[in-house]
Amino acid sequence: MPAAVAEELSESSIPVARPVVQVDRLSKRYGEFYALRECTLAVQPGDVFGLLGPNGAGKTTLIRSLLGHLRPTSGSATVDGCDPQVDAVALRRKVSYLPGDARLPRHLRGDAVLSFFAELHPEGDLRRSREVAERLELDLRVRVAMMSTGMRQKLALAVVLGPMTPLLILDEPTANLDPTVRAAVLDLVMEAHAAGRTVMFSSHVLSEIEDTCNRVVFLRRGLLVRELQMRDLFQRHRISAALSSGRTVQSIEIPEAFADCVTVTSLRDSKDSDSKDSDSKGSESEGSESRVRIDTSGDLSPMLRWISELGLKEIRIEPLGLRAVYNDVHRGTDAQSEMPTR
Ligand SMILES: Nc1ncnc2c1ncn2[C@@H]1O[C@H](COP(=O)(O)OP(=O)(O)OP(=O)(O)O)[C@@H](O)[C@H]1O
Repeated sequence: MPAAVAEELSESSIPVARPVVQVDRLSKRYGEFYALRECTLAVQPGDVFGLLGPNGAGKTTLIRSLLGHLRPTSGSATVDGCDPQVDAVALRRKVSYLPGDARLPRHLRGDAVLSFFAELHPEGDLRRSREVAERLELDLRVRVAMMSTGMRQKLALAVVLGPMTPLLILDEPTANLDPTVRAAVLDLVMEAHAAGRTVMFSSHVLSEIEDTCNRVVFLRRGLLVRELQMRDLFQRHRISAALSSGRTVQSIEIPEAFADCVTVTSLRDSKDSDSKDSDSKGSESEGSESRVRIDTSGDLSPMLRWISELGLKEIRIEPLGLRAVYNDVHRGTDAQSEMPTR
């Protein structure tokens, strides 16, 4: 079939939604320093999209570039089809944004702050903002200057969660909140998702990202080093075990069928395996017990027979959560680390 016909067919028969956020090779440089380098990503309608990365990784730089608050050095970004550098006014109708360092007028009481921002935002909704404040158990009679850090964060959330914009961008929404309020904020995020809105948020709390996001990207030193669908993460497992006497890690053969989804690592000591792993098979030190770590991706069930025949004992199987991926990315040992984005 000629490519043009195939393209026309696919366009007419399978509706492809336009990404809400499209970022192409976006860079932001300060002098010689890249806060963001060649970042490419797409956020699809209805995504709850997580941004992860250590301090200074470039998360806020990315977010602020999407909002037109920063002018990128190169590359491009669109938000619901708008160029943030050109269509700043149109963009305000589409996005509600919680900055990481939200500044609120200190002389006003909570309720006056909500009224002020509800009037300011084209989609502002005072009733909804008050509802959010009530759910977060915030006393709106208190002046901002007299509020605790957590109270100010709740107020900022009530401001931002008022407008029913199609896109919600939250920079560390749960910072400074106690566990109960954190859970309430995540509920609000999931309600936004259920209402068909798209959410992008950054957090340092991995469990929050695991619980709410369907997709996550990892930034490190300005580079987007990893992109993950959460459903794939839930299909990743780590098996830690001791080898029966006479067995060695070198003797473990990975069957052809699992070659792309299994990695085997030799561990030197059973007690602190993660910090003492070696890079490859082998190198067990003399006198220590031979231990092995097997990381798998994809459905574990067809691999179980092979694993059962490896002569392993003291087997522990755990889901390979974001923590493990984060550690790998942070250490730069992740296979995809330091690769330019797509
Ligand atoms: N105006 C600026 N001039 C020079 N460097 C800057 C400027 N703004 C940010 N940076 C640098 O850019 C890098 C990325 O900063 P950014 O705020 O995007 O990180 P982040 O991932 O949001 O970090 P955090 O988790 O700490 O909030 C940091 O090294 C920061 O020091």
